[in-house]
Amino acid sequence: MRDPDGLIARAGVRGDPDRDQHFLVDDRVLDRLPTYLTDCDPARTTGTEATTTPAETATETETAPDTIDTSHLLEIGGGTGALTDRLLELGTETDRVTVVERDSELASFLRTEFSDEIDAGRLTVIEGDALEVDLPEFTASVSNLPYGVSSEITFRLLPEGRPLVLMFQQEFAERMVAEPGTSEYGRLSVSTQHYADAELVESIPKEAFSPSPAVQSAVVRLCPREPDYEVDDEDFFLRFVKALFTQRRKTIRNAIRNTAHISGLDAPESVVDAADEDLLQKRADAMAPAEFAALAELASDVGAPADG
Ligand SMILES: C[S@@+](CC[C@H](N)C(=O)[O-])C[C@H]1O[C@@H](n2cnc3c(N)ncnc32)[C@H](O)[C@@H]1O
Repeated sequence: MRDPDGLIARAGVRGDPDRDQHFLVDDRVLDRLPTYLTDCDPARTTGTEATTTPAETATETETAPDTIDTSHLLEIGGGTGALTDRLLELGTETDRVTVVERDSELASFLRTEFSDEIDAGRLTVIEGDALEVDLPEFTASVSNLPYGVSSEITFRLLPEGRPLVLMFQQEFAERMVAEPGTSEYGRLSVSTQHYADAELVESIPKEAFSPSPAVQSAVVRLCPREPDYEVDDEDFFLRFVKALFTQRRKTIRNAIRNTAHISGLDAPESVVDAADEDLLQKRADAMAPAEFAALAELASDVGAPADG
């Protein structure tokens, strides 16, 4: 196993906080991160490209894998490679890792440091912005994300339906996993939990990083699954939730009326007329995801939402 301080020394860099560079230097944290993947239920994590036919579904329970598929791990923000090294160790000889790194100096170091693994076809280094490059078809991701774009990256990964273990700023992590009725609960909680069961598995002190970030960090495990409600138009559902949370102190009745410019509803008054009075008196932060979904379905039917 490569020593994280040794990697930083060989790379000859100091992490630049202005470029979201906080390298993990605590071996115990690095060792634990990949292990969090294993608690996702493999039978529920088939990914978006799964092509199960109805006939195959009948035998799904017999063929469901009993371990998480680590055959192609994705890491966003490779840095000096301390986590990359752990991910390579996790897999078998035939398993692969792809790492995306925007900083050209760091990408170049990764290509030199891991040249044996690259030659063996076990590691691919993609130099570029994780928000722009084409991502491979990965089976799971473990990443210590660049905090400045952690939200955008997460919502690029979540729709892929793969298990994710991701590091965030503590406060952001708490909002992702929050339950209705708490002050942390909001648009981020509903959008995250639309795609996955989200659990904050560990808080990480600043000292685990070099240089230390300004605030504490936290690891979130995201196990993909279908939500326990149905929405016909996912884009509208997410836009509607976003709109209603811009008025989280108002009743849902007023929030529907006041945010049509965000939700795209042509006829917000028709939605108010058709919705259940109990729901209309609630505030967004008391609404469970399934209640948002039911309201979004109703709004789709009677409120004439515009596309996009
Ligand atoms: C928090 S550091 C993690 C580094 C390493 N994985 C570790 O744990 O020590 C985030 C890394 O993401 C890189 N980065 C920042 N913005 C990025 C982006 N938009 N796309 C890809 N990588 C990015 C930074 O250069 C940095 O190496």
